[in-house]
Amino acid sequence: FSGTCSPSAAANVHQKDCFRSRAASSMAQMVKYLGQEEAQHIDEELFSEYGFSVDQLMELAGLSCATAVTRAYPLTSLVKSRPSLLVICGPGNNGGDGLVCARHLKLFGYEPTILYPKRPNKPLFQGLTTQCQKMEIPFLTEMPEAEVVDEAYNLVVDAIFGFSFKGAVREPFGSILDVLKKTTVPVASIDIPSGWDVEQGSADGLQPDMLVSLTAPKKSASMFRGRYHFLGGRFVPPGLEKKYELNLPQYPGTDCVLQL
Ligand SMILES: NC(=O)C1=CN([C@@H]2O[C@H](COP(=O)(O)OP(=O)(O)OC[C@H]3O[C@@H](n4cnc5c(N)ncnc54)[C@H](OP(=O)(O)O)[C@@H]3O)[C@@H](O)[C@H]2O)[C@@H](O)CC1
Ligand SMILES: [K+]
Repeated sequence: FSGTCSPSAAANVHQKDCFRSRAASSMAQMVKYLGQEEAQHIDEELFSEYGFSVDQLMELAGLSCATAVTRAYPLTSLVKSRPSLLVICGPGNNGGDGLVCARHLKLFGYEPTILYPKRPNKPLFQGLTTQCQKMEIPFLTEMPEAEVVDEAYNLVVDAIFGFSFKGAVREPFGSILDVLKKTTVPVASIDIPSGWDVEQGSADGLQPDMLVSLTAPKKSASMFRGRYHFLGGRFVPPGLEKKYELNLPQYPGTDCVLQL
């Protein structure tokens, strides 16, 4: 990969992004890092008080994640001959974001493959799965070995757990995360690096190369050591931002992501 800030192809565009991200970094210091309960309250309020539906926000969240992938890992930077990606989806809304993200990545010219081992019996997730199948995105039936992942894919998108994760990881996700910790291919985590405590992080857990924080970073994001931290989910109404004192930085122009 050529990093976003390296003097590589398309250097002008990337350099502009770099300066912008430095400016954003100083602004980002003021962004509020949310605790688990606070993140859940904001989520509930978006639906109950502000009248959003889950699929609306999931679409915007997943689109943000796909856009962030294109910024950090543009098609021209991929080292394998095919622009292959593995998207691993968990049993909750984080997994739904992953399905949306995969669909947009396919539209952006990548070749995603999905692993979705625990599928909720709800129309929302069934619809998102059908949409991916109709887009000819292949679904795996089991997690490949670490060497196979490294061989076959340029990037793994981690959409296993988000801000509702709690306690010790249950199967089949424990084994999947064990494989992911052995891979060398970069991992891009949606909202939380999966398996991390939402507030405390995890010293011996997954170490993703990219994190896309949705709405606002969660407290564990201060432990993120990867190269790319993006803010996404540009859907927060000003009244809600004010109430929770989120201090969100201004997204550039019409962009749906901002590099922190
Ligand atoms: N406002 C926003 O920013 C928006 C956020 N959005 C997204 O939603 C995400 C939050 O989604 P969420 O609340 O559905 O929960 P999530 O984290 O996916 O996981 C819950 C699932 O995991 C399971 N599970 C839990 N612990 C476990 C364990 N130890 N081991 C194994 N399993 C465990 C749990 O199972 P259960 O406990 O119910 O059996 C349940 O099935 C958020 O991070 C963001 O990505 C957008 O879509 C829309 C707007
Ligand atoms: K995740």
